[in-house]
Amino acid sequence: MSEATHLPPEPIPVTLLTGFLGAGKTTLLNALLQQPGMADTAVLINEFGEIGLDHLLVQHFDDATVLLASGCLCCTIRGDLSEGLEQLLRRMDNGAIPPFHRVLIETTGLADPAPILHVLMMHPYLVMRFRLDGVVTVVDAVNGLGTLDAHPESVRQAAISDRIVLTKTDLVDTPEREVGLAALRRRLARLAPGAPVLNAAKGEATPEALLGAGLYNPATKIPDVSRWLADEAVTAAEEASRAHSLNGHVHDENRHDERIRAFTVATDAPVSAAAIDMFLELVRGTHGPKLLRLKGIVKLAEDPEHPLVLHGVQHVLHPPSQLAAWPDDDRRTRLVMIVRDVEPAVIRRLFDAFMGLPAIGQPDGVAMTDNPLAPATLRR
Ligand SMILES: Nc1nc2c(ncn2[C@@H]2O[C@H](COP(=O)(O)OP(=O)(O)OP(=O)(O)O)[C@@H](O)[C@H]2O)c(=O)[nH]1
Repeated sequence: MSEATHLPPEPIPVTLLTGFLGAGKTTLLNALLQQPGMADTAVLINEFGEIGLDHLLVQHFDDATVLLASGCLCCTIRGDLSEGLEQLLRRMDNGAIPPFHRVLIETTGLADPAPILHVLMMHPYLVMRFRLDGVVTVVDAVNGLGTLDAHPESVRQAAISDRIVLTKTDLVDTPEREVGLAALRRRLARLAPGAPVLNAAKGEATPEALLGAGLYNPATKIPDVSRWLADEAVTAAEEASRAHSLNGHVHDENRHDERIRAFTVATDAPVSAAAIDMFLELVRGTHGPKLLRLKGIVKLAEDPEHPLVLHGVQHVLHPPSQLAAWPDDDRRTRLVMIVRDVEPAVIRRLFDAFMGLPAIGQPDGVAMTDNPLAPATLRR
């Protein structure tokens, strides 16, 4: 055997793609994976929700894609992430997938990146096979400033970044939004002074600009980042000792905001475009900024073979797109919603009413929309 075969393999660079709910992470991931030179990339997607949809919306979904479908915002990520990375290595080492030379990890929009970085920088075995190359944080030009004010996770996501990708600048079309964007840029410059801000709409978010940031170095970030990572080491050690004594997973009650809930509504029956439209308008009108994220796939009564994909991000409802075919065997309409301070049962009842699903004591959708006494927003 030659001497070279005894050398340990070069650690594989890992880029963390983070950013708040709906900022545009999956869109960026899809765009990156289509670039030449990105074919040998393995992907890990961390989804939150009872029924994930992201894996259906990622175009490059194959055996080199691992879904970390945790039912929890971020506290299970540590175990799931190391298992996901080990699974990829096993698949590669036993020839089930071709060798990959890069890993992209898409976090959930609510992820605190510190535990993820902790795994990538401190795991006793994984650090020999993987190296953290950098953190790319996606920031939405319309919602970004309000999100930084309201959600501490998004502050951490920005502060920890090596590169920032600014999305949705094409939607900055009013003087108010322009002022907001200028303030957002100033805020990002303070939070992540070393991170270049790349404009996705101008085609600046290329693999060359985003990947290969070099070894992750918390010392180049604002002082808070080193503290968060240090806190994380303590939490990890505590969790490990509790898990040992409990012989299993430990749910960290303190890590995420209990006011935030994710849930799914689903129906087998085809849904008319008008019903889905009115349901969305009503949910948006009633719950406004409390509706942090909505993602959906809809079986349209008018065109059931071509599912409609819906994206809502806070008060912005993006134009829906239609898929050429159903991405898998599940052909139900499914809406995943992430809300803050809203009782999911309230939205579930509304959905059932609009979709004509029977529920005791609930008016049905037709009765509500046809009724001249119903509120104007509900009437046809
Ligand atoms: N106009 C515009 N829309 C964008 C841009 N980037 C993303 N979007 C839209 O924003 C919506 C959300 O994008 P996603 O890529 O799903 O966002 P995400 O960050 O992966 O969402 P989560 O996984 O739920 O956190 C979709 O409708 C995208 O088409 C952009 O630069 N301009």
